[in-house]
Amino acid sequence: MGIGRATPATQTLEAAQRFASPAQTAGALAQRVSEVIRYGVKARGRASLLVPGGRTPIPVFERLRTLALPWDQVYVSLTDERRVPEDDEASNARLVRTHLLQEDAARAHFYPLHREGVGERADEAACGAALGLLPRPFDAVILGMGSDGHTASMFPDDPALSRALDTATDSRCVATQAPDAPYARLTLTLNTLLQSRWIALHITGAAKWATLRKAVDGGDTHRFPVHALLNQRHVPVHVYYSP
Ligand SMILES: O=C(O)[C@H](O)[C@@H](O)[C@H](O)[C@H](O)COP(=O)(O)O
Repeated sequence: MGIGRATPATQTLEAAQRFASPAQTAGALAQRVSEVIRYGVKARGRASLLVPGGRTPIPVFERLRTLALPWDQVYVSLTDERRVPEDDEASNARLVRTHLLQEDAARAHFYPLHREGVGERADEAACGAALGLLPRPFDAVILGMGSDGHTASMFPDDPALSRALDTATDSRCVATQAPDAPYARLTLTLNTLLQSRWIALHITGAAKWATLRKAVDGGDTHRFPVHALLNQRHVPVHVYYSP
């Protein structure tokens, strides 16, 4: 770690939990999420879980669904979504239904974010309304990160990024665009993601670690949106990493 004043981001990076393999990371993260959820249900009668899309979380979903949880008291939604029909390969709702909401976990309450066939503003409103149905603060949030430093669907150089990162916004969701992608996205705003009790950032591979270090050392949130997630003191962020 470079010399200089410790920031929340540098402290979070220093506290990262490193595992020997992606499988061990997924197992440890699934176990911890189950504990957070179990505690939330015990304390408040129900618990909410927000999960990302992508490939990295799949082993976490497949492990988590095997753990004994009061799934009918668990409320699940997404940190972001692709604006495609649910039967589209790219849909995160499809990913969650396929890999997480199976077996006993199928009893959980699931709130997709995207409404097909509406414009951006209406879709943002539908996304916000869906999230309004979950217990908040959210009990557990899992986020991934791209090797470009995006998290959720907050992408560098996206014109909508300022809206998503605006600390004064009441919006829960913003329509965004990944570079060179055939579909648009919806992302939870930073403000909404931080209305949580516990956040995990789950990354695998040396390239993503290098990006995370660059994001923390450089401190440029518009170049590395993930920096905004780490450089705050509202919610603890737990980095789960393996090479
Ligand atoms: O909808 C998505 O794609 C995710 O929410 C996104 O933010 C993801 O976490 C990163 O792109 C990493 O994706 P991988 O896990 O596939 O590397």
